[in-house]
Amino acid sequence: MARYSRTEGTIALITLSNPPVNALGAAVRRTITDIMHRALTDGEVKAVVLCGENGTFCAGADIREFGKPPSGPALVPLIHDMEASEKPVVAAIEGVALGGGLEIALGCHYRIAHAKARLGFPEVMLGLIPGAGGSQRLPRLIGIPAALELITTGRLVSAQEALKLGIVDQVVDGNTIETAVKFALNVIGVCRPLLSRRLSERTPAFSVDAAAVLEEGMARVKQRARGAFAPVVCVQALRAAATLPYSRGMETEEQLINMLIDSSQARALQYCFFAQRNARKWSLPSGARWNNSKPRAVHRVGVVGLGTMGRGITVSLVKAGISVVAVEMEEKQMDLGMRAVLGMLERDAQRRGDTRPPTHLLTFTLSLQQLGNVDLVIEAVFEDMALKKRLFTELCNVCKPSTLLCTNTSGLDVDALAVVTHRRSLVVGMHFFAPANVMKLLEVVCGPHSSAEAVATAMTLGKRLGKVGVVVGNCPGFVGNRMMKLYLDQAYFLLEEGAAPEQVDQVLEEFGFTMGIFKVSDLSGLDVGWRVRKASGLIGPDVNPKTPSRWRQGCRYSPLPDLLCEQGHLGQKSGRGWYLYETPGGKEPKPDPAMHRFLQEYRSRYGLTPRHVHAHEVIERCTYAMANEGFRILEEGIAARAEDIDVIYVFGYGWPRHRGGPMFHAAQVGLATVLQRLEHYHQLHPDVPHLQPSPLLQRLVEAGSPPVHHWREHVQHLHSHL
Ligand SMILES: CCC/C=C/C(=O)SCCNC(=O)CCNC(=O)[C@H](O)C(C)(C)COP(=O)([O-])OP(=O)([O-])OC[C@H]1O[C@@H](n2cnc3c(N)ncnc32)[C@H](O)[C@@H]1OP(=O)([O-])[O-]
Repeated sequence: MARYSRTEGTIALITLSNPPVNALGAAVRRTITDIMHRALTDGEVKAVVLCGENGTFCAGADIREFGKPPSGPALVPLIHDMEASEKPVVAAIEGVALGGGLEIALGCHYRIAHAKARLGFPEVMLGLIPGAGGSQRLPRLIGIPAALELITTGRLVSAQEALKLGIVDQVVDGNTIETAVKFALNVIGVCRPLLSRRLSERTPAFSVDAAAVLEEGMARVKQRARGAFAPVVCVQALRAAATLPYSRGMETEEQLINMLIDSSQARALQYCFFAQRNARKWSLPSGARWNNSKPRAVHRVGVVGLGTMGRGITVSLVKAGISVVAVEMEEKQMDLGMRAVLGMLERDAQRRGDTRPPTHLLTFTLSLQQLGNVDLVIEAVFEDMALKKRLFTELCNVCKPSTLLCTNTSGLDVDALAVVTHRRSLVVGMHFFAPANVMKLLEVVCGPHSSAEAVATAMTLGKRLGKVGVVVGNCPGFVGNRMMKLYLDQAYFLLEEGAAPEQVDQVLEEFGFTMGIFKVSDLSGLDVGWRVRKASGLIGPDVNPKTPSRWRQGCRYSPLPDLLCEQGHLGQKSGRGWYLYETPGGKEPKPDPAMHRFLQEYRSRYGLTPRHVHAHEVIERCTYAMANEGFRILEEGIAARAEDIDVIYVFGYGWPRHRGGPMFHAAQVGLATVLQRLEHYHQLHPDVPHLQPSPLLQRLVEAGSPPVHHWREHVQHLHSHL
């Protein structure tokens, strides 16, 4: 928990010891409080050095304790006693000093950091503010503007930046603890007065325009927060630091953290923290798991197809230091792709202040033959099964037998590709999200033949690229796009019933989505879904001409997006989609009066009487339809955990993190309510079978709505993919 030792005769060395990250659980707080008291009252001790075991100072409060009844001593009195002490206390920071860990360090009189250390207040990402004096001490140390930026974004800073900002006093390359001990001996020797080192006693040296900075900060934060409270409350805490004496500021900080600590948003954000980490812990029906399967080494990757996805994937790989052989079939396309990739790498290097992008890792070629020596191929050609099958057959002949063959399909059958190869076990899906060099999500799609080694390799590669990988089973659309389809269907139906695209989008954005569904659709291009619908026989020559336009495959269907595509309204790229843009390629969506007329005509053509659609109906129909499908996905074993579905939505689909994800949201609303509302909507729309509550949801409600982590126990596995 924490160890006490003496060094150099007069220095007490207190070492936090709670692997893996020295989180400040109740037992740790109790131990440090006791041993700090011992050090501060021992007459032979002249100074204290505080450090962490195994190269990590401290990652802050133990997040697993949030939401449980409080136990153990609080941090605030410990930090206060340490700071008030007449003996110098020096923090030796290695690894990370985060949250409560940084608050402890700010209570020390001096801070020495290792060059590789990172410091910050990530509390806002957990729905909190720095609640152990951090919101009051940091601005007294580095001023309001810098503290505002760090606390409201949760951004971590390097030791070098921390030195520039004045958060640490010294940065060392060598042994941080030895340096801190020498430093402590020195400060005892010269008897430097500690008063000026006590941040709580500092008169805030705030600039006269602190009020303006705070006001501007509040406006910025509100705009970005998308309904999240914590960033706004962070600004309120900083305002207290700027305007109140320290003790009153601490009272405000306490009131504010108490308001947040049990909030539903904090619960959702903390759930996301663990869900993201648990997603790494995949397992397969064979018993293979993340911790018993060895990934292959990947040094050289082939990327086939240099369209939007292929370009982003190539950039991601090169930035991770991996050699890429990028193949395109046509010279013109290759030229365009090459220029786009080089441009992206150039801009990225400039942003990082690096003059030389790692272009030496890139080879562009028109020949698949050059893939003979790669360890893994990522196919990123058009979503055309016949084309992909031809390519996979050819890749089998060209690549060495051990090369993994991955497809970046967004929903096609991975197994159908595996069977055309002689290496089914080495085929997996790697579904990146556009733009692939920016978006964090990676669905690793595991077919029935995919080996544990292939899954482990794809997941490890994803991690190297900085992605959040989630292993999912093989079905049309996998997890993300399968649920997205139902979300889109509901949005189209809402238009048919009387809503306008901008109204639906506004409600979704107020809920917290990064972008409304119709803006997303315009951004990605309406033709993407059009192609998928054609390929799946929903439209085109295979449809019986007697089938009504608003009826397909036994259920209600909305031809609205097809009609737009037929008119060439493909979204941003054509200057018109659900919205109007100034020019083709324009980015600023404007409500389109022609769209309103089009919808009116459409409704009267099909005898639909428009009605006012309430905001709550938009949210309920869109999010409950998604969650309902999520329950089916769980039941079929396409996702191993509800958490995995939520991670997919938060990292790949702009779902507001402070609402946890569609499955967590359903749990927060109450499963019984979700069930009852789905029954209600299904009664109103019996032609939409997906609104019929799924059997798993019904069983969970019958079982008393257990917490998310227990849902799996209620899944009746007939044939799990995972
Ligand atoms: C009122 C009081 C005021 C104080 C408030 C606070 O301090 S709020 C807190 C403010 N602090 C933060 O928000 C910091 C949150 N932590 C991080 O940002 C990162 O974990 C990291 C940068 C410390 C290490 O990154 P990395 O990629 O090297 O490793 P990794 O991320 O995979 O983690 C390894 C394992 O440690 C686990 N675990 C980690 N931290 C905590 C924790 N605090 N608690 C519990 N557990 C924690 C993590 O779940 C994982 O467990 P698993 O899956 O192996 O069973």
